[in-house]
Amino acid sequence: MSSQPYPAALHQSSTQSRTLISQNGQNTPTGGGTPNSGTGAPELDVRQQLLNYQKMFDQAAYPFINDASAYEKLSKIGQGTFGEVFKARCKSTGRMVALKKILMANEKEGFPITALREVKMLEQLKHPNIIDLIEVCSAKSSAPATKDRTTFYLVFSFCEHDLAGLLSNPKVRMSLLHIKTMIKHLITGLNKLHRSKILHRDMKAANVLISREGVLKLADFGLARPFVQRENSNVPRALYTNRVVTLWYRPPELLLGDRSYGTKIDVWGAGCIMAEMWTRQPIMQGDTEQRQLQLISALCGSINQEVWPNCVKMPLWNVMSSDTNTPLPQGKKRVLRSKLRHLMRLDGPDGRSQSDFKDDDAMNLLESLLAIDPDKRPTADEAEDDIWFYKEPLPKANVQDLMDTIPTSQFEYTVGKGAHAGRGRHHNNQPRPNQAQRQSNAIPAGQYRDTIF
Ligand SMILES: Nc1ncnc2c1ncn2[C@@H]1O[C@H](COP(=O)(O)OP(=O)(O)OP(=O)(O)O)[C@@H](O)[C@H]1O
Repeated sequence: MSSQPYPAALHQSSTQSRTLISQNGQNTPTGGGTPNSGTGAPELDVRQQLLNYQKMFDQAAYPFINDASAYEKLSKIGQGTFGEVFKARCKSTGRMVALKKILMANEKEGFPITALREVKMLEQLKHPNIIDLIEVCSAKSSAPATKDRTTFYLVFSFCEHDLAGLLSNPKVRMSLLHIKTMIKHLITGLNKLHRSKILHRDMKAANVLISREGVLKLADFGLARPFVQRENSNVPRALYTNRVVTLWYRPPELLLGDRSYGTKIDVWGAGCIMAEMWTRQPIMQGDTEQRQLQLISALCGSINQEVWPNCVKMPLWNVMSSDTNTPLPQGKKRVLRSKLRHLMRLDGPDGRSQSDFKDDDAMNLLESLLAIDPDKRPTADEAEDDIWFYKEPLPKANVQDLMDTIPTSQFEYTVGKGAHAGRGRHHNNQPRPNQAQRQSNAIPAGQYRDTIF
């Protein structure tokens, strides 16, 4: 974030920001009092009032926000759920940035609360393994239909690659050291997040970016939210929505309707990403919540009180365990280790593929991250200190040597098609095929199947 402060309006709720702007003596909505204000002023038609607010918002001056014209847009690199993302260059410094346009679906409400939340969290999260928010900037539209409308952009430092893209590119050959370094960065970034009392809630390979210098950055805080630590077990935790986390990376507690979840939901996601580093595609690709639970049971063993004593307390336990079509399978052994062991392929020191993966420490860490019982998963802090990271080869500060082997940016590579198309958040819980699947002749484009690896 730049040292320039944001205008006060951006630090307030939309209602507060309206008040602040009015107090400046500018942009006061015309037409009298608010509905039911009790001032005796004639009540405005609600629509008219919203239009007034819109006008006020559009006319507001944002003196501490840089104008987006400071950046030259180069290409569109992504279409996020909340708006487009462009690669751009800072005209004065030449620095490459990603401009994430804030979708103003509800412009009359002012700066969207979801974006405000993302900005506020990113302000706190200055860390080498977390995407760097440089500043927020604004632009006035010149298009006739939206003339003088204000558009806001989040300005991030630009990352050349995302992990999903790297993994789906067969030309990218990773050694154990590359993988260990990237997992270490991922867990270190997650630890910073959790120490800052923030849940990411959308851990997936597509939300993990890698800079040209080979440093991994946790990105996309669109679903992130602050959480309150439960100090005393008698005090109920706050309830959150469980409609979070892309289905393939969603842990059993969320699939079973938990609304008082904690940091362990992100730890499960880190486990899925860790396994994917070797399998090169998401390890459990269900198309419904029930199927996802079945795939988890098939790989990680049956979900029952023996492995997870509190599972029966989950809100959807009864519904899911007695579902007539797809009941939760019982009697399934945990085969994570044996299944993944021979699927994990690594480029050996001689450059040839080693099919049998023998790193028990890596397997032990993976096993713990993917524990069915969230209480048995390590915290990110514990995982960061795992013995695996203290054994040879020791993780490095970056994977610059790997980046140097990739001639073209993954973004440039996919430009025009919209980088990461199909790997974004799954709308309506419908997973889309990842790039590896789209490239496979076995699966027609636009289709997916339940898969377990
Ligand atoms: N700092 C960055 N550097 C390079 N590309 C980026 C950066 N930030 C975002 N992108 C690109 O823009 C895409 C969308 O960004 P982001 O994931 O933050 O938005 P979103 O609206 O939350 O998207 P989604 O719906 O995919 O979760 C990313 O998948 C990535 O391709």
